Amino acid sequence: MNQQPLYLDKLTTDLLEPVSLQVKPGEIACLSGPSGSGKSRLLRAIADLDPHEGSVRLGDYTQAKVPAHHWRRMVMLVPAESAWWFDTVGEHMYTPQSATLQELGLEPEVMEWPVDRLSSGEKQRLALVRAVSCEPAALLLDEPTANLDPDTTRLVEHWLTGYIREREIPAFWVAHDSEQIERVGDQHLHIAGGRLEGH
Ligand SMILES: Nc1ncnc2c1ncn2[C@@H]1O[C@H](COP(=O)(O)OP(=O)(O)OP(=O)(O)O)[C@@H](O)[C@H]1O
Repeated sequence: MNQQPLYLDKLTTDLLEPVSLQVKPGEIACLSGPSGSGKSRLLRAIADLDPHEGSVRLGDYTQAKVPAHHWRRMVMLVPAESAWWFDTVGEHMYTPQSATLQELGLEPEVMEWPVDRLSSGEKQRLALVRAVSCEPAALLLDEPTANLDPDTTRLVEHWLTGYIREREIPAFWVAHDSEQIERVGDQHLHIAGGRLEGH
């Protein structure tokens, strides 16, 4: 399932002119642009959560031909604000993730914690842990370090870049910080005036 490129072919949302590009396995495409320019909605279209035109493919799989719930598990969106629906953290995980927790600076007991005690930074890291517990074949990361202090930001950057490159999965990473884009991005795409341009 891994090692497959993600292709956008004339993908069009109501905010963006058609976008055609490829993100290779193990590659991170950073996406920047002003607030409200449509970054999150582009990710939601790729995840088949928002209406769009054009096509999205992951290797030989075409979004339009894959049931939406399967597609969203393969092409996993991690939104900036994560939603939690069970009482405890551990109930949301598909596979045990103790090594990942440690690498992200979280103690194993966090699995027993009620969701409503989590800080925003804990929630953000645990949303990443939950996403990888599904073993996705592509990641769509919407400002994955927005709620984190500088040290934890570096920790998450290190872990995420390692995960994406080792597993050889394509990833989009929405970021506002040009230094972060420099550190983690293999390509940099910027939205301006309704167009997505390479930088
Ligand atoms: N379901 C929706 N229907 C119509 N418009 C929407 C919907 N969701 C968001 N919008 C609008 O679409 C525009 C783009 O939103 P989006 O969340 O993609 O911006 P963004 O580039 O990710 O911004 P930010 O950097 O602030 O997160 C905004 O003006 C927003 O109000």
